[in-house]
Amino acid sequence: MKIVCYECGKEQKDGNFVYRCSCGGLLEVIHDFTGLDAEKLKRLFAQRLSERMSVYASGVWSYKELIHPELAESDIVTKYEGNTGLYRSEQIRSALGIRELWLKAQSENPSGSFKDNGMTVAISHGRALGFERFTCTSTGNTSSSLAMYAALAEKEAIALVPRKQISLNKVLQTLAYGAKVIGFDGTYDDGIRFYERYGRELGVYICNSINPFRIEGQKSIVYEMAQSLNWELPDWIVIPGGALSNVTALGKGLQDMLELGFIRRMPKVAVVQAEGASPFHMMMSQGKRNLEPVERPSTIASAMNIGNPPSWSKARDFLSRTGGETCSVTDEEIMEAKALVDRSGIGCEPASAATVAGVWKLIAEKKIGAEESVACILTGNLLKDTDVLREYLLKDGRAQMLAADLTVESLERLIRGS
Ligand SMILES: Cc1ncc(COP(=O)(O)O)c(C=O)c1O
Ligand SMILES: N[C@@H](CCOP(=O)(O)O)C(=O)O
Repeated sequence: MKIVCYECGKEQKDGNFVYRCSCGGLLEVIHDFTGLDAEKLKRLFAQRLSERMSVYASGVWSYKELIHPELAESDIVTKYEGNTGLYRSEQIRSALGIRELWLKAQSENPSGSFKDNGMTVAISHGRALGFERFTCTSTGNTSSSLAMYAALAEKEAIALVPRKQISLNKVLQTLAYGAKVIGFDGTYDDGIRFYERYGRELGVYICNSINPFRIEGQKSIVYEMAQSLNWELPDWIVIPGGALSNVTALGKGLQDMLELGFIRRMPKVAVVQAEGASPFHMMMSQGKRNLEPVERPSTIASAMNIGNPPSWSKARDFLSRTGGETCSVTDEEIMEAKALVDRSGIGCEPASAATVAGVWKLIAEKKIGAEESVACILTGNLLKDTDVLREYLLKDGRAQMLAADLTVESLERLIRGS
């Protein structure tokens, strides 16, 4: 395993942990898979699913050989993350008018979002390097996940969070796990810029997605999806895009599986952004090579309220190589799709629902064919953002709590709607 610069290829030393190369590029973990036997690995992964209470029962660490083969088992900090449900919903499938639809519920992770797949690896790696203080800047999911794993590892957690446009639930979750939460005026982009500059000086281990071990962990989402589907992936995988860590990990995971012979063809990937925070979609749809940051991003899907996504060049290269697509959806479209996902019983937070809204749009634009199969990655739990639910469901009168005396007559009246 090597750590190299994604842009210039220069190798970095693991012990001297930095997040960007001297050329400014992000780093990447490179594995040497030679000598690995795909069939043996598949059998090992299947067997590990039944190993309760071992670190390999985790939906991330069951793929340890492909994620961090060198890490000592005793350094692993796990909450048996991953192993999330892959669902079909006839309601959503028929509403979208697509042949086959799968929904991968990363919302079922222990802290309620896909971040746990990456965070277990980042915290374990940082602990192995001897760090005591773990930090991130966050719109709330990264910080909740960080705080949970740091508490498990009995380490200190510090989270920098924008004072505005984030969900209170996520801040409370982060505080409840015992993290120090520091609010600042600005967005996630300002927080990342700050940490890239001063993180080293502060002596903290940064758990944002500029950390390549977060990306390694998040690859397991697509390994798991492929394993659940007997190593036959759908035609399309649709994913929301904010910092673009998840699409980067998805692309890397797919590439690993193709290289190892686990899968025979590369599915197409579509990234969906919110209209008010869509610099990546703007770049890709205009055929540009460089990202122009959005100065003041704004969307109801606060998890994607990012104007300058760090992983944009990795995401660009993957989508360009594999014929992927991007689109943007409005906040109204996101909330309409969210109602559909919530009522299907699966439920998700607004950023995740952008995938379903995106499938709608991409079918209408004839980029996804109605005869194709699609999997949407639902990244966060419905309860992550009850501010939005209160506004959208209760204030807008889309749903209401009824009141009645506990008598058969009054209940019958309400049940029958008269
Ligand atoms: C729930 C949720 N969905 C989607 C995203 C966007 O993912 P990424 O930043 O990896 O593009 C985030 C935040 O990163 C998130 O918390
Ligand atoms: N939605 C994210 C923002 C992206 O963070 P990163 O950890 O992937 O850099 C959050 O939850 O903070």
